[in-house]
Amino acid sequence: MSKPVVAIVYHSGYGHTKAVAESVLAGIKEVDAVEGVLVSVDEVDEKWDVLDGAAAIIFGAPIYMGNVSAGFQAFAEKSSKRWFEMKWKDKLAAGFVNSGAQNGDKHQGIHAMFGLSQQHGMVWVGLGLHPGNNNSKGSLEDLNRLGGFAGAYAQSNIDEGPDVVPPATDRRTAAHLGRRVAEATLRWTRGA
Ligand SMILES: Cc1cc2nc3c(=O)[nH]c(=O)nc-3n(C[C@H](O)[C@H](O)[C@H](O)COP(=O)(O)O)c2cc1C
Repeated sequence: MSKPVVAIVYHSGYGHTKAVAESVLAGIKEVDAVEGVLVSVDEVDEKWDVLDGAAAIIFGAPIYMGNVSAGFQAFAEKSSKRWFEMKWKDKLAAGFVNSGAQNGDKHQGIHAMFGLSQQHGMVWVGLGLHPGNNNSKGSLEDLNRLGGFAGAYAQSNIDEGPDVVPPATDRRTAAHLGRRVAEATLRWTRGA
């Protein structure tokens, strides 16, 4: 039997969010019984079948002007063709966002992804971690240092390239989300 697919569909203008997407994929790959697939919104017109066939879809976007980037939103609007047939109903969904500021209104972006998932009748999976770096013994190295609950947050200094930022701690948090969704997909598809 073929493995259930967890697809990541993301937009990235300058490569930082792509780096986060690759970390999410690495987390998915830690779960052998699931296949992870990366889909850039730039190639989505050739990849709708991958998304339609996936058991779970993880959305990813940079924050531009306080919300998901226009590139991601264009994908969201194109997905309305799926909505007419409720093709994505009961797939698992999750999200990650990346921005220049520590906060940067990341939650606005995650909330947009959550809303998209609910329009499609999908089942949202949150991050499932306590916040890091929220007490006197905390550190910037803590997993979930940015304290997201509804999804994985990453922060990339605006004067550094994707070879440097987001930092390793945010990439580990992103990998956690990928692994969590992969494990949830196994439970969801096997009914355990
Ligand atoms: C047009 C534009 C708008 C942006 N708006 C925000 C913002 O509202 N909040 C923020 O924290 N960062 C903002 N940024 C910074 C990006 O979120 C940040 O540079 C991010 O790492 C870009 O990811 P990418 O390389 O995947 O496109 C903006 C960047 C651009 C280009």
